[in-house]
Amino acid sequence: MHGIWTTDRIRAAEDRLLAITPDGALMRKAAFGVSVVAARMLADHTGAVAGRSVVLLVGAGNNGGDALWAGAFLRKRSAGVTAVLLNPERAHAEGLAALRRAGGRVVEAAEGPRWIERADLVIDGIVGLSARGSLRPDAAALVRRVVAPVLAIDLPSGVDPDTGAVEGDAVRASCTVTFGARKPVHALNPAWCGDVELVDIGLLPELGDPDLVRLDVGDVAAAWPVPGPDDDKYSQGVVGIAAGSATYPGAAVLATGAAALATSGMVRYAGSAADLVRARWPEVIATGSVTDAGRVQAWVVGPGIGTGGEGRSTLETVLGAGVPVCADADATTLIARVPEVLDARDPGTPLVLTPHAGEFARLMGDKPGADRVEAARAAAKKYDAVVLLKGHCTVVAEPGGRALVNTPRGSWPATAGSGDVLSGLVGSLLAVGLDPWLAAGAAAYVHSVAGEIASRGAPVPASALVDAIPDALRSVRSLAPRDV
Ligand SMILES: NC(=O)C1=CN([C@@H]2O[C@H](COP(=O)(O)OP(=O)(O)OC[C@H]3O[C@@H](n4cnc5c(N)ncnc54)[C@H](O)[C@@H]3O)[C@@H](O)[C@H]2O)[C@@H](O)CC1
Ligand SMILES: Nc1ncnc2c1ncn2[C@@H]1O[C@H](COP(=O)(O)OP(=O)(O)O)[C@@H](O)[C@H]1O
Ligand SMILES: [K+]
Repeated sequence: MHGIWTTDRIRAAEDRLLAITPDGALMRKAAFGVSVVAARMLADHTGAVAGRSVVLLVGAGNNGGDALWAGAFLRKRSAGVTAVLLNPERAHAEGLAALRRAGGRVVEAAEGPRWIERADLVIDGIVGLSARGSLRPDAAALVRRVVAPVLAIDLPSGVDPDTGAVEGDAVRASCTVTFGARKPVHALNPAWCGDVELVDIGLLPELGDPDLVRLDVGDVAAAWPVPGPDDDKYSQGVVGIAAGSATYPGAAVLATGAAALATSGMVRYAGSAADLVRARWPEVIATGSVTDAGRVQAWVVGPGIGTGGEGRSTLETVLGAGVPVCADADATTLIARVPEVLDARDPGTPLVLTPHAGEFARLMGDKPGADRVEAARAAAKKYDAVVLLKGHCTVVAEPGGRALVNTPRGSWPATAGSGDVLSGLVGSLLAVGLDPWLAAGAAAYVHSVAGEIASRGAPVPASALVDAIPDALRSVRSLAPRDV
């Protein structure tokens, strides 16, 4: 698991570390890391470092100090370096002196555009951890002139460090170099950060438990069930899928297919699309209704069931079955509109809710807003459930506050029916008895790997995502650090 810490926590840890470190040492270490990545980017994009033109956008704080020191290190590799000072009186004094000693050029903002436009690489040292709000107009005007790749220091300026939200002008980086530990912005807004590189400045021992985590491939591989010699079709958990209706039979086929491919246990289907499901997935035991579906160890309920009386009674039956439930799509809408359906929930029954932003607004009375992690936590608390908030970055939170984020690999899964596939994956993992929070996180991970494999750079329908599940699992298992 990769830990992620909020800026308050990072700042407190940095203060402790600063107290036991010689003056300026941390910044030079951080800036040296920036210069190494900058040199690599220059070499990759232009074939050389010496003689290439680097522009530093330098703000008033230590982020600007990092940029100035990184510029000084790049001068030692014979790059041409120009610092554009947004606030000359408050520019980091030692950094400025170091850059000048190394032969760097220093200009004020008014002179900036002509250097920025001709740069081979722009380094964003406008603002870092202390960023508040989007870029101010003077900084935004300079950033608009950039054509070269941008290397952001700590985070792309103008993007909120703790939520990743972009609410106005901001830097869009090809690469971000951060220090000590990842901050929420790096997991929640990969599109604006670009590739994220972590430079170790010895902060880890000063940090306690992370505020947020990202599962890595090893976590997912270790969590995913693998049958052993003593297993049979029942021992790995039977998942029931209550999905589909006359209007939306496809949702049933997608969710059931995902479940059939996720684990090697058994899948039952209950609903009006039984014939269609059987035709596509002959191994699934399909019946017309949840009341005569037989025993399962977890239910998925909701995709395409509709929000009428029949859907409601299906949901209530499933919630009263005493096994973990993944409530998706129409089930989330029903829960929002008719909260009494939750009275049918057996006390202690684990519940996973998987809303997209619109369903979330129904459940909570408002859209998730800029802070999606807090939004998911609030919903988890309100419904005493694990909440998987879908979107480009999926957030999974549980009532106690534990939260993870799944950073996607591209946006191709933003296609109709893709959520039905995810619900089938979640259900299979609930049926094997996995911790619901981990089940939701691992399912989101494999869902995005399947999206990447299925699309290979082109749009694909959700059924192709289902077909890619075996390759996604093979890939996860082969990339895991040890054979799990
Ligand atoms: N504390 C340390 O020892 C270390 C700090 N480091 C760097 O220090 C940074 C934090 O430095 P600071 O706390 O001095 O603050 P910043 O450099 O993040 O910000 C300083 C100033 O930027 C301005 N600002 C705020 N929001 C803005 C916006 N939206 N648009 C334009 N300007 C804005 C404000 O005037 C603020 O005072 C980190 O991000 C990191 O880059 C690194 O050198 C590692 C070591
Ligand atoms: N921009 C995006 N990038 C990556 N994944 C996305 C994006 N938008 C949506 N997704 C994922 O695609 C799925 C869409 O689910 P959902 O909105 O329920 O669609 P549907 O109801 O059509 O099945 C979710 O897993 C979500 O996280
Ligand atoms: K920055």
